[in-house]
Amino acid sequence: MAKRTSSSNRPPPSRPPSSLLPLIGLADRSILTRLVITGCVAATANLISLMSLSAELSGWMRGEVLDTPFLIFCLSLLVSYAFAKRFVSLTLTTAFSALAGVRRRFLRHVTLGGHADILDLQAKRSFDLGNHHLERIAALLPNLSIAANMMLVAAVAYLYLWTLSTVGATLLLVAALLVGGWYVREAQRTRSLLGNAKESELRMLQGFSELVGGNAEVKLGKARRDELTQAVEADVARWEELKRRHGRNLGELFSWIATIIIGFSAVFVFIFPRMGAMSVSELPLVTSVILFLARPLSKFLNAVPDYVAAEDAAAQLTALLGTMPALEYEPSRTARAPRRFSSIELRGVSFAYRAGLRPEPFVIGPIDLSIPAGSVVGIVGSNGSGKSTLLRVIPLLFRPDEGQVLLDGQPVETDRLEAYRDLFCAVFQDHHLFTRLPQGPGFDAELFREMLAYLKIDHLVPDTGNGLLNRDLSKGQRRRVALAVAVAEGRPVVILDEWTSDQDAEFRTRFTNEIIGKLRALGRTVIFVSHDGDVSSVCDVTIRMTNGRMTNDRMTNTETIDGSTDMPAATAASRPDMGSASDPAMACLQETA
Ligand SMILES: Nc1ncnc2c1ncn2[C@@H]1O[C@H](COP(=O)(O)OP(=O)(O)OP(=O)(O)O)[C@@H](O)[C@H]1O
Repeated sequence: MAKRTSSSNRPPPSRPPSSLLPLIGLADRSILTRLVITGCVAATANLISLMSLSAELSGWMRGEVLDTPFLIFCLSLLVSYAFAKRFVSLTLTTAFSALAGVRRRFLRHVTLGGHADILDLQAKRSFDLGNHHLERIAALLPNLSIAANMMLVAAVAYLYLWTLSTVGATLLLVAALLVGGWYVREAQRTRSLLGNAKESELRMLQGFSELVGGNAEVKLGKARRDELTQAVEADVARWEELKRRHGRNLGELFSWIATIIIGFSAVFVFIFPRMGAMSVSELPLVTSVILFLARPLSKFLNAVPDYVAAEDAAAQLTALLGTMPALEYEPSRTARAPRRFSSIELRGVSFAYRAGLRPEPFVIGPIDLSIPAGSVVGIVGSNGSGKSTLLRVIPLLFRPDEGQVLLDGQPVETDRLEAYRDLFCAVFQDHHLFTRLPQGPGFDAELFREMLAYLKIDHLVPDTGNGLLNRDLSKGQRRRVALAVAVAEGRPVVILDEWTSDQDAEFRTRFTNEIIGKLRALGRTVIFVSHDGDVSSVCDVTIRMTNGRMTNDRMTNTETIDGSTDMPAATAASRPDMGSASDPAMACLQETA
């Protein structure tokens, strides 16, 4: 049986120089190609307009009047305008295509990642965080795409400057690297303030959710209220301070930009001619190129803090993607759940959680169990004995570390996993009631309404005509609706985990006296966990779990639920008087709608 794998076990990857650029690699290839071509055309047009400008200037300096450069200048300016516009919009399209790629990855991991890993990961929080980082990058993109265009213009102007004054261009490069390095470091330092503010913000949000989630307890207990309130207040103050320092640093950085650019021009005009690094005749040309460079350079420098912020968000996003659960299988378009089966069998199955905060991980098994189609299997045992865990192992939501699960005698390997799981529907303890009813043909709307009436909840769940479900219900009522949905989905095996735990006395009694019989009559195999007294009278197989082990195979009507019989793990057998799905009558019963 496949071992649980999780990318969280892998060693952390070494941090690449940029996290943003590899993300861009997720963008649609054709958009990327168009972006590169558009960028090249815009850059060439920019270069031509700059060269024609310089040619005209040189002409004037020589006392000549040249007509052609102006025409070329106008044309190239027009082309560069059109392509720069396109370049900016394509940069945005590329970036959003990449972000959509990340979202699709998240979707694949949440639907195809291992269930146990998703629970470990507290996936909802991870996906919320992922979306938060995506939104941060998306908000910075317009500024960054304009800066990318400006970088293109600056690169072209710089190349041209190189042809005019190699020494000047080299010195400019050295100065730009030094000042740029300092500037990026400062921007990163400013940025780290934001990172720390984010940490405070997340803690603060956690505090708020504790205050809301435990509102009743907090209102009743002053000590706990004070403790939580003080913690949130401390984080609010820290967040405020860090944001203030970030704003101040950002102001300082921006004021440096203007100074740096003017400083560059001054070096060319005041210093280079004196050093003999440039002739006076070259000065007007070089100065004109520097002035041409000034705007894109200032735009670019302005965007550096945004770039650093986007890099940070991309790094966190990449780290998050690295912790996503490994995909269990590739979904099949053709695989269909078997419409009938004879038996499900667990052979020597064991499963271990990760230890987490426990000194030792909790293990269930080894378990040998046979579940004939159409049978009713009851699982009993004390709190924490592994009943709910077993309920998730049987449908292979938790994949065993050892042993095998067999369907009709055949081991369920990864290629049949999707179809096998489709045999089951479940109302777990922490079940989720979806906002909409299933819309596919497999859902029997008539049976759904019939079940609602049978469970005396139909008056609260009106047929809205658009599949929307009223979920403003009590816990017990929600469980009844969840059971009606599960039954109407028509899957052959129904799993119920302490379904009666929130039910009133009437429904607790009806569960064992009637509801299980009704499910059996509908041809369903029922596997349920219960704490409700002796359930063996309605079960073909009753399993007792004790500290992760199956301790006896069948309870008699005289045994009590909390009896301490501690027999070795055994193979549970179906009741001999009970028909098995291997006989034709039973198999017919198993056929699902
Ligand atoms: N996500 C998890 N990670 C690690 N250990 C877990 C996890 N969930 C449950 N456990 C551990 O597994 C053991 C069995 O839990 P399980 O929910 O299967 O018990 P149970 O028999 O259904 O209990 P109850 O009757 O209280 O519902 C518990 O001791 C618990 O500490």
